Amino acid sequence: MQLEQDRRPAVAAHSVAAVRAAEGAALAGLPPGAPDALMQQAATAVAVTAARALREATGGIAGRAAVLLVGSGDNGGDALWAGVRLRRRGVAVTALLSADTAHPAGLAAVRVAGARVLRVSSPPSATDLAPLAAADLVIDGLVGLGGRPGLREPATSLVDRIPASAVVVAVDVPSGVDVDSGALPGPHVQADVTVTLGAAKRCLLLPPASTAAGRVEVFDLGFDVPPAPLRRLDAAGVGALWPVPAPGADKYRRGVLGMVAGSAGYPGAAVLATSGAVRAGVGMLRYVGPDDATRAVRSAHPEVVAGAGRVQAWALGSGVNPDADDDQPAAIRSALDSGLPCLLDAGALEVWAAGVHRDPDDASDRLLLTPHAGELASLLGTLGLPRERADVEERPFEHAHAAAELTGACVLLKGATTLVVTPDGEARSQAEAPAWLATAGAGDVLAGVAGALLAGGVRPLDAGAAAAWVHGRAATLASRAAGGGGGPIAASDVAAHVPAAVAEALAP
Ligand SMILES: NC(=O)C1=CN([C@@H]2O[C@H](COP(=O)(O)OP(=O)(O)OC[C@H]3O[C@@H](n4cnc5c(N)ncnc54)[C@H](OP(=O)(O)O)[C@@H]3O)[C@@H](O)[C@H]2O)[C@@H](O)CC1
Ligand SMILES: Nc1ncnc2c1ncn2[C@@H]1O[C@H](COP(=O)(O)OP(=O)(O)O)[C@@H](O)[C@H]1O
Ligand SMILES: [K+]
Repeated sequence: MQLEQDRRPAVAAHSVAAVRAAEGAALAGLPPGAPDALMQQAATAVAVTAARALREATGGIAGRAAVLLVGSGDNGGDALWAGVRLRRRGVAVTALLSADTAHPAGLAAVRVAGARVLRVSSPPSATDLAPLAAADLVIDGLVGLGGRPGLREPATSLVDRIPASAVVVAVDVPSGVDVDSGALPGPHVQADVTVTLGAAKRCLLLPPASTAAGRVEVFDLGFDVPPAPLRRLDAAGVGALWPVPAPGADKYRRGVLGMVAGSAGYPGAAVLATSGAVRAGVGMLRYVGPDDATRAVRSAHPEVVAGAGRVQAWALGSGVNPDADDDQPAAIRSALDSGLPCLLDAGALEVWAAGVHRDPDDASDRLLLTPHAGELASLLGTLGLPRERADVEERPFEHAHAAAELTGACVLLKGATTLVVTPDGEARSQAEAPAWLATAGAGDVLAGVAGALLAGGVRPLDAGAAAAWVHGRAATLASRAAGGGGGPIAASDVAAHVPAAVAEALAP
């Protein structure tokens, strides 16, 4: 079941240990019996969200069929108490218990409320599984914070039999994910909505687990959680970072970007990367590249100045062939030697990783690497950590962080969710783009946008995250411009919509 997605609001995602500590501190300050009050609040949030999702999916609430998947811990308790509330609204509720024990008070209450309760055998019988086939709504309370990655039977069979037509609401996290790493070690719930309690968990921002969460709703339980290193920027967060020219600004003080991009084989990459930078509002852009690419760039963007000169930052490598017999690798090395902030994309990653120009002590706060998963795997191999693309895709955060630690640079890993990670584990996760953005040349536009921000004095972590937001939002706007619910886009359409995306971020 597909529900309408939100605009991905700002959220900070916390580790299990941080949430447990906050929970402990909150409980220590409460009178006896209050832990139950927290569960009652949590259950109300789950029930309200589930009822809304049920109405959105089926047009009504009373008379619909809900199945609660109930594990042995408090996550199951939340689901049972949510079931009690749904019974009061006329929903036919069946609780499937996946373990010998279930939250005792919740179980008693759901029985009194008139729910059917089945203890599922392992492996489950056809009778155990039958209620799932008829479910309009499934509430996943198998495991939450206390879940170890990799579900056991009979939970795995239950998850496997959730019908595609049912709306699925996960309590706290989709069961089966690795809550802290965001990995998907085996069968897991695929939720339409996740109601996360007290504070968002890391798996809700980290792919691939984040793709199992659906729409995320954070329900405040009054916990005092310390600031989290992993966050998602929203429009206001991007707007606060974006360099807006002061009334007395001039083009030089706004920031000049130097760009080494394109090659005889890929002159279009130079056009797209320069488009990204120009549309993101760079003060001035100096382009360095072979004659054909220079002509193409100038014909698309007469405002671009050809040739090297004084700049505040460099965007390097989009469309560059590191093995070509042209001047581009030498131009990249010379830019790296300048000591200025540099974005390293595509061919520049190879030039830098292979050369004497790699000095981890010099990289922090100066370098922004922008690989996709395949490029990150090759980079890690060059750094002595051989990896396949599939390894990176299974644990993207871990591998981006490893590259950041090994190089001292900030690493922006492109994908459906783009991660930006520093060596000390500070990270941003941006997922604003429609899948239409998976199109050739889109990464070149991103390099231009992020380069413009570096030239404007924005630090690599913020430049990467803000550029990813604007790039993703521009892709959405470009796709909507096609009409209907959104259509295909070309990378140049994304660049054309960058100003509108920036304007949205800056809107009060
Ligand atoms: N934080 C808060 O303040 C609040 C938290 N609240 C809620 O409490 C939840 C945390 O509850 P929790 O600590 O009882 O753990 P929970 O997630 O239910 O799982 C533990 C049980 O699962 C089992 N189990 C484990 N791994 C498994 C596997 N792979 N496959 C199968 N089974 C597995 C394990 O059994 P065992 O393996 O030990 O036999 C154990 O009994 C939290 O997510 C939120 O929903 C709210 O009520 C309000 C305030
Ligand atoms: N499934 C997807 N959904 C949304 N955005 C995506 C998806 N796949 C890729 N992207 C984005 O598209 C861009 C592709 O960049 P890249 O892989 O460098 O391609 P190219 O080299 O052709 O420019 C990146 O910004 C990436 O984050
Ligand atoms: K769950």
